Amino acid sequence: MAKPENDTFIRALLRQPTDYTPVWMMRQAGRYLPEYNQTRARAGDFLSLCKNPNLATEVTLQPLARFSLDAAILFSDILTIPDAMGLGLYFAEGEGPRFERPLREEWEIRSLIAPDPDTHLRYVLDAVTQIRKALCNQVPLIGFSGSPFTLACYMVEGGSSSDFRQIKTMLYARPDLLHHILEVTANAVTAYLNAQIEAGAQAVMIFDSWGGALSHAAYQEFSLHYMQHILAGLKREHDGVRIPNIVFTKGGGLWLESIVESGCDAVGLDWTIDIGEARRRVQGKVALQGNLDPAVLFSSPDIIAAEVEKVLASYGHGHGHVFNLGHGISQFTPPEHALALVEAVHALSAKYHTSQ
Ligand SMILES: Cc1c2[nH]c(c1CCC(=O)O)Cc1[nH]c(c(CCC(=O)O)c1C)Cc1[nH]c(c(CCC(=O)O)c1C)Cc1[nH]c(c(C)c1CCC(=O)O)C2
Repeated sequence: MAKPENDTFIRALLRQPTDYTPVWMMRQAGRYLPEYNQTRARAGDFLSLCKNPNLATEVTLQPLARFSLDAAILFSDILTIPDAMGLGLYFAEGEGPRFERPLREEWEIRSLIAPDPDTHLRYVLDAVTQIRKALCNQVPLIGFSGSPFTLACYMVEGGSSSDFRQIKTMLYARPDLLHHILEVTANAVTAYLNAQIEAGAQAVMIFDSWGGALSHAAYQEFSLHYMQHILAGLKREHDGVRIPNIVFTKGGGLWLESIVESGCDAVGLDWTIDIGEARRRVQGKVALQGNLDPAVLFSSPDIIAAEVEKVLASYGHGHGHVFNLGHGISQFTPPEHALALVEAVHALSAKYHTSQ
């Protein structure tokens, strides 16, 4: 399959030379865009939007029509896997995700089965195929999944949580049960990401949004270990083309060295770590993605450009940097400020890519 006309993002993930620093934004298709809210209203609700490949394609392309982003990301959610496992996902208005049947009883946990993506997650694979067609090879498409630990948080808590009381109780009192959930989920994620790659995803990202809530030892045992297992089973090539992967543990700056050893191509960083320090610590073994504080986008175009420059300067001269926010873009971001970010990255980064 032909490589994208703009393959800057893929090249940066593989630490190859590029003329500038590529940029995309986590949650780039979302509620800060009025056109997203319109499509979502047509779908009825968020989950129906995810499950309709035509509408998922439409919203995936919306931010690309406004900004010259260097990658598209599949419009979906990390919770499609537990939904396909039969937990009954729904979104209560204004309250975030919920499960009708959270995992609590041992028999429920023991009967958990990894869904076959070709049947139970067909709508996601159809969206990937359709988005690739609509992109006409202009920029690469990123596929994604949640990490097993992050998915387990929602599956056990039954929704979002501020203290992770249920899952941490299980972690300390019944680690065997949590390990079972994580093992089944890791197998599900591996099959799901490989199916996305087969359907046309040109890079894949694992979102470990809650790994940072764990203790040092528990992170290695309950989150990183299972991401490592996924990375070992991931297709690294499709049709002769390398498919790079990105691991993003929010709050994972402390564990950078061990994340690097997991076998990933790139590490996503939240805004709490200095990207120059992160670069020194990873010793050229992986690319880095990040890491502007999304709250910077509430300021003004001038301030945004100055903050972009700080991140670029901290990373410094050379390759292997994909610019991104340190977490998803807020729904309260003015779209013109997202535009200012993308333009600033392109305008200010070229000087860091000249041959020295
Ligand atoms: C934890 C998590 C979820 N989903 C996701 C994560 C990991 C990333 C992170 O840490 O934020 C990942 C995700 N969710 C969504 C994407 C789409 C791709 C993209 O543009 O980046 C991606 C990559 C769409 C979405 N997923 C969701 C929305 C908003 C839904 C809406 O339209 O009402 C979008 C655009 C809903 C969602 N989905 C989830 C939550 C907690 C919520 C509610 C959040 C909120 O209300 O702000 C679970």
